[in-house]
Amino acid sequence: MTTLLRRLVPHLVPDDPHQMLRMRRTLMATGSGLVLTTVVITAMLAGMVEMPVPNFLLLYTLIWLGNVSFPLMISYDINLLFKDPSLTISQLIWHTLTNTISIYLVPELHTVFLMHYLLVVLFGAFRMQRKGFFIIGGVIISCYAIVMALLFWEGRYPIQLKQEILSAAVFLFMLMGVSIIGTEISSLRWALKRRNSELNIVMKQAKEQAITDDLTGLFNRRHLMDILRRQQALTVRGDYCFTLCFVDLDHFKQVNDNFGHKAGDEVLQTFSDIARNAVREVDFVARLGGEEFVLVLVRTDLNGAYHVAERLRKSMEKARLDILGGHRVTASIGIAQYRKKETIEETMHRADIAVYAAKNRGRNQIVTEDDLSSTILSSLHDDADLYTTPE
Ligand SMILES: Nc1nc2c(ncn2[C@@H]2O[C@H](COP(=O)(O)OP(=O)(O)OP(=O)(O)O)[C@@H](O)[C@H]2O)c(=O)[nH]1
Repeated sequence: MTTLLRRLVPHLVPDDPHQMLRMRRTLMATGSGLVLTTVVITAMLAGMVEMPVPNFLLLYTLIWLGNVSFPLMISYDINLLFKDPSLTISQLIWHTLTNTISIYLVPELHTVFLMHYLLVVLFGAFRMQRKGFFIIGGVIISCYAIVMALLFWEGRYPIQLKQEILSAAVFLFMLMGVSIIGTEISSLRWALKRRNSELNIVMKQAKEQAITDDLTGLFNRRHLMDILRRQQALTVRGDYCFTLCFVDLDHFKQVNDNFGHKAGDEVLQTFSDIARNAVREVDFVARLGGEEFVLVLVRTDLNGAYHVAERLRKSMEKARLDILGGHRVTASIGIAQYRKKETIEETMHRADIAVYAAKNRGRNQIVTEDDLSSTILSSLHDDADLYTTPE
């Protein structure tokens, strides 16, 4: 139906799926209004309507101005200004009134129009709750009673009381039945909607948990590898670069030994906050495990990365940690830039060697891959005790 609508009235079809749904329902109601009008016009042509033609035309022009105002309001998003953007109650009352007018114009067909009232109520199942069904049921019964009283008063329709009471009772019974079914459908819809939003929240949480480290909230190792693969693809495709900063906190074992594991955890969290603040929004910070972290700096070369790393190193050096009685924890950092055609593991390995060198040179410092002489590189290359831990 959506595709058909897009083809027939493209400017009327909203892009937002919620608005599209409201539009579809409203057009269904407008369609049933069209059937009603056709019945009344046919009756008019058959000489069953006593109203003069100009009055009839004026009346139906007004009715159709009302009928088309609902889809137009949705099309121009005016419905969003209301508490119920589906305009359910107002549409139901409007269609109840037009149906009542039809009874007034063609009383001989009032049983047909009574059925149409039921359709109106069923339309409410899309949105209404129990209270809404009471309201609309009350409006329908009042409208029907008023129009029948009016017809009786004007003597335009020979009302046979017993027959009318019986058919009104049957109608009331059917109205109650339809309202109950409508309420059931409606509550099922609400329950489904609630379930869906709960499910969405849980799925979002699960997704987040799968990519983040519990203690620090940084990305975990698995997600880091996904990030790096995406960065690699971007670099291979064109004018793009990225650089890795491997960070290892210095003498972290002593923190745990002297102040306890809980204090160690707090230091890791403090470092994570500092690292998050040291990088731009487009960059990534991940925890490899233990006290090892990785910064992925996008569109950044070795020089740029050095500045970020220095900012991070200084911030950590300055941070006085209350939990350690004001003691400081410093960081050693190794930097390597991704080179086209190499594997991610090769870049990580060079960054790893650079951290190792930073540790060897006395800690609390930064070593880039350019600082490493080829001899150091080759001698360290085979060293088994490197900082990356296998997955
Ligand atoms: N509190 C805490 N400690 C951790 C966690 N993960 C790893 N560690 C500890 O981190 C310490 C790492 O120690 P080492 O690898 O010897 O390194 P270091 O003491 O930092 O020494 P250098 O790296 O050489 O400066 C170990 O004591 C681990 O138990 C964690 O999640 N929380």
